[in-house]
Amino acid sequence: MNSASSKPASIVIATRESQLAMWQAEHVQAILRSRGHEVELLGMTTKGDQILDRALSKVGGKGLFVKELEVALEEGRADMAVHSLKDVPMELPEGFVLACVMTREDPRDAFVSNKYASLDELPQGAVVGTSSLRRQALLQALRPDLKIEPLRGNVNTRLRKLDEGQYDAIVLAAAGLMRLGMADRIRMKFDPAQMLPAAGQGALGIEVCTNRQDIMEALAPLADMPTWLTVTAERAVSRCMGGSCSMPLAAFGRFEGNTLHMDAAWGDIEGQKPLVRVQASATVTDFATANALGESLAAQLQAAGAIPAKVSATKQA
Ligand SMILES: NCc1[nH]cc(CCC(=O)O)c1CC(=O)O
Repeated sequence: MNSASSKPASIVIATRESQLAMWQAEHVQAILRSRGHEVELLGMTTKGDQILDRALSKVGGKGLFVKELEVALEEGRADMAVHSLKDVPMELPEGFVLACVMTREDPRDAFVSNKYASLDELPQGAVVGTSSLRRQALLQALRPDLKIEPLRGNVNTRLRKLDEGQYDAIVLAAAGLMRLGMADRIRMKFDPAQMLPAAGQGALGIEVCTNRQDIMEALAPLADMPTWLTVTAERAVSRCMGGSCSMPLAAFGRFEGNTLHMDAAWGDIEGQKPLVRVQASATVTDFATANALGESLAAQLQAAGAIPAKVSATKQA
């Protein structure tokens, strides 16, 4: 696409058009511009954005938010796609690679309510909005009395539905609210030990075609290695479990020196069985040791009764 220069002339970033996705793409654009690159955005609508009436867990399929962006990369209409890592499938299609993981924003889940300051203050039987099976399972473990109601849409839509009075409280990723300048809506952040975050929550990932060495070089300075290793371990748990938005699954790691401490939790989709929770720590210094730790957590989950989904045998292009 570009001339002999190793520095791409102008970089095009493919992004979803939700306010959060645009913020994230503009964030990457600003950093690349400050490094001397010319950068434009290509806004796109994905299948995940169009399905607003059903829980994603009922739609099925993986990568509902990324497929259209990958097509743009493949066709050369864009050079990179900026994603919330949480929404990126564990196995990318042939020909695509995660070229960069950036510094993580707060990975915790946030409690948002106009009436109550914390989960503990919610009265018996209060209505909490979330369509995430993970949040539902973890909330139900903390407070079996709560009535969990579906809540889809982008961050603004969810807040509007809360403000309209349909829910006593809702649970959202703190990262999304903070990026959109709405940190003041957060009444409390959950202790990760109680509301274990999703693999990759709060981190941005940048996807490119495997043959774009030039773009990978431009992105190298944006990478945050401790975050990248942490989310590699988290995503390994999810990959080994065949995780998707149809599985209540959480995986969260934090470094202490070179030691990565990991927690994972699994619930059955009907919410009948008690949650399975496991922990492990290991010295993690590269992708291999990060993957190995995540894989061992998935094995521990399964030994404790968690049931993996069928992992697709072949990678589809
Ligand atoms: N599934 C939608 C989604 N994807 C990423 C975020 C938040 C930002 C992040 O985790 O980086 C959200 C919204 C939410 O879960 O509240």
